Amino acid sequence: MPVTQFDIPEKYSYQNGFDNYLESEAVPHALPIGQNSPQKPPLGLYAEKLSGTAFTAPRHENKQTWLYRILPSCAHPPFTSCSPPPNESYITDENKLHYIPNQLRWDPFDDDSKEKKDWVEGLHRVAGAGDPTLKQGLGIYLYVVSRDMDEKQAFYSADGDLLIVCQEGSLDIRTEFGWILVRPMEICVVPRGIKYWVGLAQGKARGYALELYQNHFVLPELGPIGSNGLANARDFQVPVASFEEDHGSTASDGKYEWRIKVKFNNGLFETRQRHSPFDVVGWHGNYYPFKYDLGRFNTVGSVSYDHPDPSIFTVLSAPSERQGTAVADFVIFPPRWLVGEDTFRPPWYHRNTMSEFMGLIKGGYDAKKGGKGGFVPGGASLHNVMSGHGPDVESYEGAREGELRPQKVGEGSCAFMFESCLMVGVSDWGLKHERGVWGEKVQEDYSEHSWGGVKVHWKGGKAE
Ligand SMILES: O=C(O)Cc1cc(O)ccc1O
Ligand SMILES: [Fe+2]
Repeated sequence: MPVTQFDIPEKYSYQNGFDNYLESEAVPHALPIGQNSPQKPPLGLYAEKLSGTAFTAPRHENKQTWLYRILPSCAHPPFTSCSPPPNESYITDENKLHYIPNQLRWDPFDDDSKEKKDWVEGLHRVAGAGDPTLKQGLGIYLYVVSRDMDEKQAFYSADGDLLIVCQEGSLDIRTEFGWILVRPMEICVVPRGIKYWVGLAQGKARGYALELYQNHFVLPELGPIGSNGLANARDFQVPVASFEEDHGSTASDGKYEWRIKVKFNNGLFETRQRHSPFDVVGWHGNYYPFKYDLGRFNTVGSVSYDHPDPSIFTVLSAPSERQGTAVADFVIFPPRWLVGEDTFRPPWYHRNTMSEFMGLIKGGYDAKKGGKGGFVPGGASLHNVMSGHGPDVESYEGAREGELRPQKVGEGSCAFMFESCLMVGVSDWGLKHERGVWGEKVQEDYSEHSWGGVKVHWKGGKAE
């Protein structure tokens, strides 16, 4: 079911469509007509170009936006490194990733510390691959956020596009392009370089995020499915321009009041400036943040026999240079009818060349037990390149013996997967949380518990 669109404050207004060339004016005539950079842009604004691809990228991939703002982004003193950074996610040398073939599963990530964490502090890298300096790879994050970012603060990542999967609590996100509300069962993508502020729309918030160091998310090809299906383009929502006038504040200590934090090669830097970065009065282009309600996903599946590949559940895909091979696919497992005849209906046992990081937004997952020590909302699992996995013994035996009537699975549930062609390493924090305050979350007995007791059904070559 789609997340209801009623009763939301007017500041959250959206334009619809995926990858459209859009424009938005918070004040009429903020955008120049017929050109991008007139001698004097309208209304005394500065014209600033923000590119998301090389200038010369092919037309169908080219991404850029023209921003018309009160002051240009460059007006700030040099950045300085934040030391110590607010958490270990931002340390590059000390925070090496561990590449291990074990199946891993984590209990729900909770932060019981008394200290409240804002977005920048609450974002923890659990896994990753590649290198932002080479624009190759990805980072996988868990966040638990318990307070708004301070006023007059903004954050951006130079490392990549951030896909946010909201699991609990809603995020009130102010971007240079306008406001976005992201609620549980909704996702949001904030592309590389775009400045934003994150507040809490209610209580604390928890979720997952994937940072894409290369390329951008696209909708998957539909092939024989036809021209509609899966995530439909018109259901993606893009904010409308919204700005504030704040271009001259100085803090009492004589320093400029606005703090801009940047994640740059996984390090954290800060500068202070006198003007609000949220001063964009109008913009036009195809490089912008957007959101999507996972409840609008149009799920397809087998209506005859056998369990199809999970690629039919792909919401967004970030292709690599190799056709059909994604640096990151974002895949969901929504409620759906299973009707397969003579079919083992849950996922089959498998070993994949792709790595699979999974999380659970709500409910349960048909191949894994819930409850304590199981796969539960807010928890996660990682099945790395060629690491065998599949239904746990209980789910297997149940599905093997179950009556094959039409059955709705996943009612009230939504699991998801970040699938990547890259081998994924796990951070120290992800493995041990040594420096963290969240305690040990790795389930030591995951594999034994799930598959230690798989039964022999072989009857010495005799049919059952
Ligand atoms: O491992 C998993 O649970 C994810 C998954 C689901 C599925 O339906 C088929 C393959 C697959 O990797
Ligand atoms: Fe899998």
